[in-house]
Amino acid sequence: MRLDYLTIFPEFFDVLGISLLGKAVDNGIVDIHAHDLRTWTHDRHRTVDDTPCGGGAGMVMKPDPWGEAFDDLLGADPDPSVHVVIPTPSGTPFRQDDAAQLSHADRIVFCCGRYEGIDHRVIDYASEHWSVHELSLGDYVLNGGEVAALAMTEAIVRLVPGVLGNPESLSEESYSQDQEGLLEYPVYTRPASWRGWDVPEVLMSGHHGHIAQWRREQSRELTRRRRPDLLTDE
Ligand SMILES: CC(C)N1CCN(Cc2ccc(Cn3ccc4ccc(-c5n[nH]c(N)c5C#N)cc43)cc2)CC1
Repeated sequence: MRLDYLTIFPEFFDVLGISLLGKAVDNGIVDIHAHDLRTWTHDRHRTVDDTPCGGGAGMVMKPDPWGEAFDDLLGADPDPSVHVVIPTPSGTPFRQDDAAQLSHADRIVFCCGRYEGIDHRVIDYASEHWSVHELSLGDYVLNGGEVAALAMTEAIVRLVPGVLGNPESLSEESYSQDQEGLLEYPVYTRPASWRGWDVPEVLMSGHHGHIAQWRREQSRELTRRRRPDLLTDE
């Protein structure tokens, strides 16, 4: 899987060389390239923004640098197997299903906007050539697309075979199909008693059936309290 990031802050993506994703890069499972969008500017000030047509606050990102970056990175031939992800506050909510779908992609290009956003013709042009996904990380306002691209990257890449040391842990996570879409149960480790708090006895019983039942009950109760929207049978 090749991941490209178009951004005016490429240093945001230096962190991808750390931890799990770093190992995935070292193992050749993932190939990461961050690009400074100003590479594709030609004026003395390396300008990437301009005033919004129709007036309004703030600045809008000019289309030209994006178009020239697309030309260099992807060429002009349409290829629906290339996925262009555009983080945006107006995007479809990014969910685990999106991460699962994108984890099968061979190529993903993240377009990280700033200011008030990217000239919409960039999205129109990209949509004619590649598979475009306008996605929002959540219902809150960020200053740009980089943080969202990082979060989406981690959610996607951790699902790629060979990236996680223990793929079984994927099945017991919140939002995974195996967990019936419930929130995951509370977890504990040693010591059995810590500052007056004890590990639930059932987890020390060694009775796998009772432990599984307790975990199912904990997941349902937690989901009922925090995310009733995830419960389908109530
Ligand atoms: C009336 C007029 C003055 N309003 C001006 C603010 N507009 C909304 C607005 C707000 C902030 C930004 C900053 N920004 C630039 C690129 C960019 C990409 C992603 C995100 C982003 N924010 N939150 C998420 N979940 C995101 C994701 N994914 C934010 C981005 C861009 C746009 C709404 C209109």
